[in-house]
Amino acid sequence: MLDIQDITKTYGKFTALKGVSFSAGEGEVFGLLGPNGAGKTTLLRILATLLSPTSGHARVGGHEVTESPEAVRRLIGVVNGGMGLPARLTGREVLRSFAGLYGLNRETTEARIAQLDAQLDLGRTLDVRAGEYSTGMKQKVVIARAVIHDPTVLILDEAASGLDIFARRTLLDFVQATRAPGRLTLYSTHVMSEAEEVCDRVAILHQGQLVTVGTIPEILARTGQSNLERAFFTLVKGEDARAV
Ligand SMILES: Nc1ncnc2c1ncn2[C@@H]1O[C@H](COP(=O)(O)OP(=O)(O)OP(=O)(O)O)[C@@H](O)[C@H]1O
Repeated sequence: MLDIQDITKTYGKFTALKGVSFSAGEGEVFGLLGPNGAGKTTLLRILATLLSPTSGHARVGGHEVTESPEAVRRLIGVVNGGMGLPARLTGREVLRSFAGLYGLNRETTEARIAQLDAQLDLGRTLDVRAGEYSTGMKQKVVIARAVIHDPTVLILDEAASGLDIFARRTLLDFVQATRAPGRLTLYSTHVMSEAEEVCDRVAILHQGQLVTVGTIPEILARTGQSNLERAFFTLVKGEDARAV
C-alpha cells in the first residue's frame, strides 16, 4: 500500500530527509514518530504529492507520487497543519462542498455526514459557522472533510495537537476505527504515548534519518525498554554514539 525507497529531500544545503526507506501495508495504522524537525511533515508532504523528493521513490497504492500525482490524490485524505475553513460556512456546508468535489451524490453525502457525526461527535459543529469554532471544533471538521470520500490512505500529521482531552480521545478512537482491510492510516506524532495507543507499527525518524521501524513490542524488545519514549532515547543515543 505504501512503499518508500531511499527518499532524500534537501532544502538548499539543508538535508531534511536522508535515504529513508520503509513500507506499510493495508489494514495498518502506521505511526511516523519523531521530535520536532525530524522530517515527518516533509515525508508526509511528499506522500501527499505536495512536495517532490530530491531523490528516491515513493509509491502509494502502487502509484509513484512524482509520476502519477493525480492517481495518488484520488486515493488519499490528508490532515496537516492547515486548518483553513471558510468562516461563513457551517460544518455541514463545508462537508457537502467537499463531497461535491469528490463527485459523491446527495444520498451518499448525507449518509457519510451522519456516519462522521457519530464517529467524530461533530454535534453542533455541523450547524455552526466555522468562524465561531473552537480549535477542537475546527479540527474535527478538518478531519471529517479529509475523509468525506472514504479515502484508501489517510494521512494525519500531528492531528491531535492543540486538542483538549475530549477532542483528543474522540480523535484517537476515530483513528482506531479507521483500521480496516484495504485501508492504511499514517499517523504522525511527536507524542509517543499516542502512537503506543493507536499504531500497529511505527517508523521512528530523527534528524531526517530512519532510526527504526517495527511493531511497538518489537521496538521495546530490541531496546530493552518499557515504553516508546525510553526506547527512542536508547535508539538515538546509539545513533549519536555511532556518529562521533
Ligand atoms: N521549506 C523549508 N525550507 C527550509 N527548511 C525546511 C523547510 N521545511 C522544513 N524545513 C526543515 O526541515 C526539517 C524537517 O522539518 P519537518 O517539518 O519535516 O519536521 P517535523 O518532523 O514535521 O517536525 P515538526 O513536528 O516540528 O513539524 C526542519 O529542520 C525544518 O526546519
